Amino acid sequence: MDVTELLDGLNDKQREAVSAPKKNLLILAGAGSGKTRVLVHRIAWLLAVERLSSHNILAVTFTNKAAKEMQYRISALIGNAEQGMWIGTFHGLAHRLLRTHAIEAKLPKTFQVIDSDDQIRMVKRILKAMNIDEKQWPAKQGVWYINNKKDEGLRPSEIETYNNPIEQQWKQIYTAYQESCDRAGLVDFAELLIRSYELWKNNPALLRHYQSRFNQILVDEFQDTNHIQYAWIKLLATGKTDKPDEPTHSNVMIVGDDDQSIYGWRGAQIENIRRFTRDYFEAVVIRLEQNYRSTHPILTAANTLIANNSDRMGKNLWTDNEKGELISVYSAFNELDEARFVVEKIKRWKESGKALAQVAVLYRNNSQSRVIEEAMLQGNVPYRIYGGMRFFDRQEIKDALAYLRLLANRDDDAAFERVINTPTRGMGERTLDTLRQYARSESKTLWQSVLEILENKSLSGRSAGAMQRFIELIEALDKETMHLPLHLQTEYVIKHSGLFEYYKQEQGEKAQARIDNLEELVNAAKEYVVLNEELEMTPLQSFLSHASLEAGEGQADAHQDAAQMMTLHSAKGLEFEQVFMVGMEEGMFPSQMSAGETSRLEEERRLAYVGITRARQKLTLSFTESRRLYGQEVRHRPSRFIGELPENLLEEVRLRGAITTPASNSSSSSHKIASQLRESDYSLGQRVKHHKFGEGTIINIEGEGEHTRLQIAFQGQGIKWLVASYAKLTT
Ligand SMILES: Nc1ncnc2c1ncn2[C@@H]1O[C@H](COP(=O)(O)OP(=O)(O)OP(=O)(O)O)[C@@H](O)[C@H]1O
Ligand SMILES: [Mg+2]
Repeated sequence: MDVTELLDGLNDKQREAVSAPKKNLLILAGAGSGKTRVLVHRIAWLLAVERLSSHNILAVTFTNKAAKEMQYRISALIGNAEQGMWIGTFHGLAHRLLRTHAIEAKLPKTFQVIDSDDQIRMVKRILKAMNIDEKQWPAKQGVWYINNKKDEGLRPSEIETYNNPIEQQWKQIYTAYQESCDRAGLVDFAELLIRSYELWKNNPALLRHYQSRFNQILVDEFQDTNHIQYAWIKLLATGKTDKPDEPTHSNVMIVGDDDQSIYGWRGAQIENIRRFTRDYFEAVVIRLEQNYRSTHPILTAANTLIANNSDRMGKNLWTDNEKGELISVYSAFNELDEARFVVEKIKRWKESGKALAQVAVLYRNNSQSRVIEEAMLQGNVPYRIYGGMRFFDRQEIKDALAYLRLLANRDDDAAFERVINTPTRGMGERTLDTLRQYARSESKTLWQSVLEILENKSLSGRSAGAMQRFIELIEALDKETMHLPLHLQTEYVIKHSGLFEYYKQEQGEKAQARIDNLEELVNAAKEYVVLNEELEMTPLQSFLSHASLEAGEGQADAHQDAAQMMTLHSAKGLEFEQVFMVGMEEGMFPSQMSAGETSRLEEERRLAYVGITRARQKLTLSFTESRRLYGQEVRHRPSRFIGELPENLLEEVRLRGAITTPASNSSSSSHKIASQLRESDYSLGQRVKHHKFGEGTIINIEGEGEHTRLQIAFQGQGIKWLVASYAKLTT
């Protein structure tokens, strides 16, 4: 193969890194400077020039998708040489190791990997067996505790409880959980890593085998490794846990960017980058400074923003891509307006002949996707949610909808199955089986069967009691909410079914995301406008069919060109021609939870840095003046992160006619962008007519010009807030 190709398309520093002699290397560089590219070329170099076999290489990527991408890129460079190479995520590689050496790892050959839902069920069973009150010791918190300890590389026997009774109790639960997993041959995600680490540690011969095999270890996105991942690499590379004072057989190349560390909340340690130069023999640091991804305005914005963080390792980043459009800022009056704006822009992009796949909409929380998804559907823009599920497919949403479905139709067996034990109400599998059998043999629905079984008194007292309570719960939910408007009904059901509490017990960001989603469902119900009135459905029935249709369709199929939607976290490492960052508001981003805590705020800022640096050509930021949160309108200020960007790089944009006002001309700050005022065409008490809602009277006016929203009392249709510029009102 032609080696020059390998080095073509690399700058001096990149070339230095790719062709460095075999030693420990740290490539420390900002976003878009070609770190991942260097890693790929380095592997190709090792194979082609150093004549290593692909068996000698272990490469760690952050996602499975990134691993595939890397394989593809290496093949493109030097043909199919990647066969036999170990390339994947930490979890994927650890899994492979355990499969290969199950016996040595003291696992049955047939061990099963379990996810967090399975973990919760396991812990619940254990709590019950140990007679521990789940109210006081929520299963989800237990799972969180266990995973945390495993991520720190700690087994129960290594946990120091300092006689703290709470810690002692959790430790006991961890012990029992682990025993139970071991008995059943179950391995959770965190276990994969700690177990394979122990496998090496306890089997020196095996470790030596892998050490002589993996001559070169390469890790991308090193800033987001946690304790056990760091230890895992270290043990493999050096065979030691302390600092080696001599060269080791294996060499490690890590690439990373301390400014892009965004998983601190999950135990990742930025310090791992600093530790690397201390812990590895004669580690050499190479810095890359030229950015090849973004235009000058985008890069300058990113650099300026991140300069607000303290204690950075310090990097320069420049581009010779001097030209470039300004960063657009759109001040929406609410989240619907924002979604419509984004979709409108994406349509124009498509109309100009560009690929939708090159557009990404990034948001802080998964729950923000719903409004944008609906606008995409309405605008006929195919979209794909990357690394996550569509709103109506999410577990907690399906749970809540299942309750609503039971209210609408008691005979909905699928809904019944979904919620009969969610949240858990002591209904045993045996009882449920009896119920299912009865239903089958009598050709009845589950609901009917319960009623009959209760009537026959053919169940044991405890199971019968649990069934009875479930029936009563559903009847009560129905009775209490029958006359409520849809969104209040939804809210009531979420709260009083126990779902809200159930998900609230879970710890950390995932729990928060579920709670946010449930609250977002209330918003969805509130905004829902009943269509197809002629079908004579109740609003609930109509809403439910809307939800299920939307869950089934909408998202583009695998090969269709589609706009990308994802959280800022999932966008790491990726790049797009055009990027929209939505919901740039205080309390959304930076999130409420990070307020007042410097380290968390700085992590949020790094997340903003990651978001901004995904864009190649065009970046658009948007914020809403008011957003419906938890069913209520909440007024929001623009994110401080917008305020931290250089004003001369921002331009305010409007949707209609795309009039642009460079912010630099009017010397307006982001706050002024939010309150650009114009006069209103409407007055209080004015009579207006809407094509759908008919005649009404304006009872409230907010905002000005483009942003004017009107509260109108429609005859027989209730009171609604409408966007003046979209409402197509006639007078
Ligand atoms: N020397 C170069 N010449 C031309 N393009 C380059 C060069 N180096 C990198 N690129 C391009 O720049 C973009 C960013 O590269 P890459 O994704 O490797 O950066 P990165 O440092 O890994 O970014 P991130 O920190 O976001 O993961 C890619 O499109 C890549 O192909
Ligand atoms: Mg990268």
